Amino acid sequence: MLPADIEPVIRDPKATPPGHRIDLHHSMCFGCGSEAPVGLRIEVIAGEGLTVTAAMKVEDWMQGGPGVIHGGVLSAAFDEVMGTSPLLLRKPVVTGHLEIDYAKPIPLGSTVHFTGEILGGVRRKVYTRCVAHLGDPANPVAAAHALFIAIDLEKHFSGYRERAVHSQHQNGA
Ligand SMILES: CCCCCCCC/C=C\CCCCCCCC(=O)SCCNC(=O)CCNC(=O)[C@H](O)C(C)(C)COP(=O)(O)OP(=O)(O)OC[C@H]1O[C@@H](n2cnc3c(N)ncnc32)[C@H](O)[C@@H]1OP(=O)(O)O
Repeated sequence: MLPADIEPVIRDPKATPPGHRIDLHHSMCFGCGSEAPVGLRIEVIAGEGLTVTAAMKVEDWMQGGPGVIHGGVLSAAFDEVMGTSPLLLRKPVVTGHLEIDYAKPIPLGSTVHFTGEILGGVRRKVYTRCVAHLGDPANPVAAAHALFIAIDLEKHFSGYRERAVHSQHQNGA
């Protein structure tokens, strides 16, 4: 999936420092919003270099097959974790392409730990990958690759904002 012309990218000096939560992009976001009526509420933590981490408790409402997480919920979690990582470059992005390898069933009640990494970029394209495990990094349960495209926030969402759902503490994007 990685193109031959992929180039290294550099963490922005003003990016969230390692160990700190990368700011919510939107309090009503399904993936990270603290005020979304239904959502994953994922907190993405900046790591060293071009890495991020996150954890998600698998709740009963996330069930797909009996006793296990729905694949689409896991996919949304990967999207959120990897999609937040380009903020280390201080680039807002949207997802262009996302692919998941589901290696093992993930039981309800478990906690999924994600480690994401920016692999490089070409023009507006940012390539990322992410691995998920349930507590033992040597025993991954899923992995993902995704391509994100940097956008001009104002332009990208113009024409949609009128329909946006707001909370009392709306904070932007
Ligand atoms: C969910 C809310 C997100 C809010 C984001 C706010 C910012 C906050 C910051 C950070 C948040 C972090 C958290 C987010 C996590 C979740 C992210 C999501 O789930 S986003 C929703 C799903 N994705 C879409 O709705 C995109 C829909 N698609 C589009 O709008 C356009 O297709 C877009 C912007 C992706 C590209 O369109 P063009 O017209 O601007 O640019 P062109 O020229 O087509 O593409 C640019 C380059 O990308 C390649 N490209 C585009 N799509 C590709 C694809 N699917 N596969 C491969 N390459 C692709 C093209 O070939 C081109 O490459 P070459 O530079 O010429 O080499």
